[in-house]
Order: sequence, then structure tokens, then C-alpha cells
Amino acid sequence: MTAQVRGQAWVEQAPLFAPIDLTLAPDSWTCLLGPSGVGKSTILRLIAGLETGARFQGEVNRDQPVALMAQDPGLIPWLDVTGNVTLGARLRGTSRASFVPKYPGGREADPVEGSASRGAEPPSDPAARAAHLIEAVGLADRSHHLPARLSGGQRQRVALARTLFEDRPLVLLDEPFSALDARTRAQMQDLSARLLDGRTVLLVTHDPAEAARLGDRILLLREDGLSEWPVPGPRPKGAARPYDAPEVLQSQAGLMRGMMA
Ligand SMILES: Nc1ncnc2c1ncn2[C@@H]1O[C@H](COP(=O)(O)OP(=O)(O)OP(=O)(O)O)[C@@H](O)[C@H]1O
Repeated sequence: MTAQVRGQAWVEQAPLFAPIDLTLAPDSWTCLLGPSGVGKSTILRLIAGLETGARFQGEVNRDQPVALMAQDPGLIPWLDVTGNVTLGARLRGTSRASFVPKYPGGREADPVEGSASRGAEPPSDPAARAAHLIEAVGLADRSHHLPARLSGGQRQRVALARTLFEDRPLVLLDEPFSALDARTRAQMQDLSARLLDGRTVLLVTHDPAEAARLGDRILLLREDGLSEWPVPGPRPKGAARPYDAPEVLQSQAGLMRGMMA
């Protein structure tokens, strides 16, 4: 089962979404699209067991530990990149208190150049794991920078590394690549597809191209409920579909037409 939301929601007296019945298929990516304010983040927060601004009537079931990457990176301003990535472990008391990742200064590493993004699995030791993920998201030379010294896209990549660091079976991603340039976005999609292979992922996105690359299932949420959108064939294991494959471009265009309707 993994996670399930059945019910409807209101904000104050106004209906937010009509009754929905969403069950996340295990070990697969479900992409959720829909107009701004329709309740996508609300669904993620319901599954995560967090407060929402909505009144929900129905049931939410989840039988696995979850990691949520919210829209706002939510970085702790006085912790550097490494400190933010390892925040969960620090709070649980499972990280070594003082480790210093050995990365040289200089130009920001290109995510595609590092060994971390070429296919090696993240190590299990917290310090090594954090360093590996920070390299994988292309921030190896900024591991000691505070959030105030990072761009919006860099902050978003820190939040992604923090979410991947948690290594949970169920992962909720709320527009995780929205602040990234097109090239980095494609790289982070590839990285996430690889590192989250075998996990159950619910991805909220406004980008039809992203849904066409990553979705094993694509859902549109509107005020009148959820509707299913066809996916462009099976997705390669542990990978995103090629961004320029004709079937992906066709799916992207069809999805865009559906969103415009
Ligand atoms: N804390 C809150 N208090 C009151 N209303 C809220 C709160 N959080 C969200 N809402 C309202 O709930 C509705 C759904 O918000 P939600 O963030 O789930 O939408 P969304 O589909 O994720 O939007 P977007 O695509 O813009 O992120 C919106 O109309 C919003 O104004």
C-alpha cells in the first residue's frame, strides 16, 4: 500500500478539491500536476502527517517512514551546507559531531563531472554519505558555505541532498527542481531517479517535461478531482527517460494541452 489519501478538502468554507482516491504504487514515481493553489502541497503534507491550512475529511494511510522535501528549502541559516544536509542525523544523534569533508575550494563542481553522479552508491557512514551527496548535487566546493552565501538553485540542491541523505522508502518531493536552470534540472532529475530507485516517490511538479521524464504514473489534480494521464512507455530502471526522446516530447506536449484545456 505505502500511502493512500482518500477524501476531500476545504479551505474555510470553499471546496479545495473534490473527493480523491490516491494510492501510491510501491517502488515507482507518481507525478502530480495541477494549477496553483489546487491542493497539491496539501496532499503531500497530509501524507507526511503535517499541519495543512485545509480542512480534510477522509482518511490518510501510510505504512512507511517518509521524507518530505518542501517547496521552501527550509535551510538552517547558521548551519553550513554539510550541517544542513546532515541535520536529520544530527537531530537523531547519529552523525559524528565534527567531521571535515576534504574538498578543495574553487569553481562549483559540475554535477556530471563528479564520481558521485556517475553511478557510485552513496556510502552508509554519515559523513562520507553527506560528502558524496553534496558532490553529487554539484556543491562539493561549497560544503562550508552558509545558506546566505548560496543562490536559490544552490539552496534547493542542498535541500535535495538533505532529502536523499535521509534514505527513506517513501519520498515526497514538492517542486524540487523548480529553481534550477534547464541543464542542472535534467542532471538532478537523472540523479534523483538513480538514487531513489526502489523507493516510492510522489513528485509535485508544474513542469510537464519533468513528469514525462520521471512519471511511472502521471496525475492531474483539479478542483473536480484527480485524473490519470498516459505515460510515454516504461521508464528505464533507476533512470529518467531521455529528455529528447520523441515519445517524451509527445507526452510533454499532450500533457501541456491537457493542462491548457
Ligand atoms: N496555512 C494555510 N492557511 C490557510 N490556507 C492555506 C494554508 N496553506 C495553504 N492554504 C491554502 O490552501 C490552498 C491549497 O494550497 P496548496 O499549497 O496545497 O496548493 P498547491 O496546489 O500546492 O499550489 P502551488 O502549485 O501554488 O504550490 C491554497 O488556496 C492556499 O491558499
